[in-house]
Amino acid sequence: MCFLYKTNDKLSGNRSCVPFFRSSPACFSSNAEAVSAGIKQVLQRQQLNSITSFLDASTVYGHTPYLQSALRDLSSSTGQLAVNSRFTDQWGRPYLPFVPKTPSPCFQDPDGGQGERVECFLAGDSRVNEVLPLVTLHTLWVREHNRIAEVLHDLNPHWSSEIIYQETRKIIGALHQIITIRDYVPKIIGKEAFDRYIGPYRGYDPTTNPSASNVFATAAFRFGHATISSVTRRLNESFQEHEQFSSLSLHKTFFNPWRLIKEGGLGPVLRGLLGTPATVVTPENLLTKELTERLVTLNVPGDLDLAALNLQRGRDHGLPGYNDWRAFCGLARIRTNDDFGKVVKDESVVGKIMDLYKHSDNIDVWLGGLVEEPLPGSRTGPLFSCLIGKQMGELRDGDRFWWERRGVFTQRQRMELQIHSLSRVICDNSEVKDAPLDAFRFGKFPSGFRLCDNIPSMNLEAWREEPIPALTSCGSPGKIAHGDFVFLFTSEEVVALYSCYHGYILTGVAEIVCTENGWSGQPPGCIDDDS
Ligand code: HEM
Repeated sequence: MCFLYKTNDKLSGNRSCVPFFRSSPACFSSNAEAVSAGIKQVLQRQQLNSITSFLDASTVYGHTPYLQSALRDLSSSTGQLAVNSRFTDQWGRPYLPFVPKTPSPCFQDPDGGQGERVECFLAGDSRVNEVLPLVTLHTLWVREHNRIAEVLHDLNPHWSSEIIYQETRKIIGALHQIITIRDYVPKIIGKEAFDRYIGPYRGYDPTTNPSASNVFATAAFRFGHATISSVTRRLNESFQEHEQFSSLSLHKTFFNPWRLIKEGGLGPVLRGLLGTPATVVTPENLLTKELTERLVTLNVPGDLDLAALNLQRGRDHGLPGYNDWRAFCGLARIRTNDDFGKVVKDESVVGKIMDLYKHSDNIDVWLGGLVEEPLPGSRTGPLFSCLIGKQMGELRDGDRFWWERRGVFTQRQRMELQIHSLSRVICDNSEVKDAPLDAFRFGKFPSGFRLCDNIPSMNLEAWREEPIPALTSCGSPGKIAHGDFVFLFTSEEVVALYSCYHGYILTGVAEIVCTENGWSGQPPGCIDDDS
């Protein structure tokens, strides 16, 4: 489908309109009344969450069994994630693996010869290649997984590869939760909104719906598009412009994974992120032209306009307007220019929007929310603070595996996890030697930075497991091809529970028990699903 909009911009490729793919509707969308009345037909077009909404690091591990397997190094005995088999950085640190289907659509180095292709990277989230800083962060987390997995293996030599993978994944998931809720969200919505909508953790609430709401994904959290700088800075060890790899206009970093491999690795980009203050946003100047005139996605040829996509997506999803969402959050409806002027501190923008939409009820929620004056100490106005705050609270309270929930980690492990930070992850997995204590708070180099040696780190000793006495007599259960085991403990016995990797079926008995005479049976086998 193509949508038309009035524009002063020249559309690339002599196009008269911008292509737009509608979001898939959910089957049997209907409202609650219709369901209780037994009416099954589609009464309202609704969308599904197509990937998990939980803050569970599925961006690292994938959200399907197939992708999860593809991202693992299944031959590793230490629970490692797969890494690139062709390239490492100059210190031998790994990069993400390439996508299996090649040649892939990512852009290539114009000066590179044939045979030097750098394909799109494969990660737990399909958007990984969109911009260079995103590829950089994905790479960091795969390295962090592999680093932690090695330490856990050393601490617990009796653990199978599967146990190490799952335990490490649990730690990485917890770090994503901590970094998001403790370090990022309060700076986005401000302390007051954080206390009001999120507050201290009170335990798992099974009545909370933890899916991502339509308005959050389609409007409120897209506030982030106004935080993107037109330039991706690349800095040297003194946090000055890099002599060899200069800063890049944003559009030059879209789907260009080769730049990471051939242009200095993670360091210059990470230093650019740490050493540059966030973009100033004003109602007059919301999104950089790099996003409204030069945006590239792989499924549509030509340049796109992210602001237009966001507005059209809101209409595609049938989102109620700005005023309805203000009412939802208990905020006054906007009726006049004066009302609007109380929340948007730019008269000319107020006038333009009111002229364009003719009636305040027509204002698109993404635009209305974005132009509101930010609350003190935040990056969002009252409406987006409310919508983001409520959503983040629900993601936390409706998560059975939230890191703070009793029984998920031991108390000592929880204490250790809290010591860790994004800055520590950067220090442990890249050549960056200095970082601010809080990676989300801008500090000028060198005064606002610390040497990595002085940035606290969690102690993984908290994950050391005392040797299991029963296992001394039984020894380790046998390894199997295409599968692995985990231990189950009851008060009386130790059980090795086997399972097969995705695409394989188990033959034989899944559980063997450690008895006085050794393991109760032979481990099972795993045969190819297709055979
Ligand atoms: C250079 C950086 C970025 C680029 C190029 C980018 C690009 C895009 C594109 C092309 C879409 C799909 C638009 C559509 O067809 O509806 C999208 C969706 C979205 N973006 Fe961004 N984005 C960037 C950064 C961010 C940031 C920093 C945030 C939030 C902090 C964010 C939040 C979102 C959200 C919530 C969606 C909707 C996801 C969904 O429901 O599927 N984006 N972005």
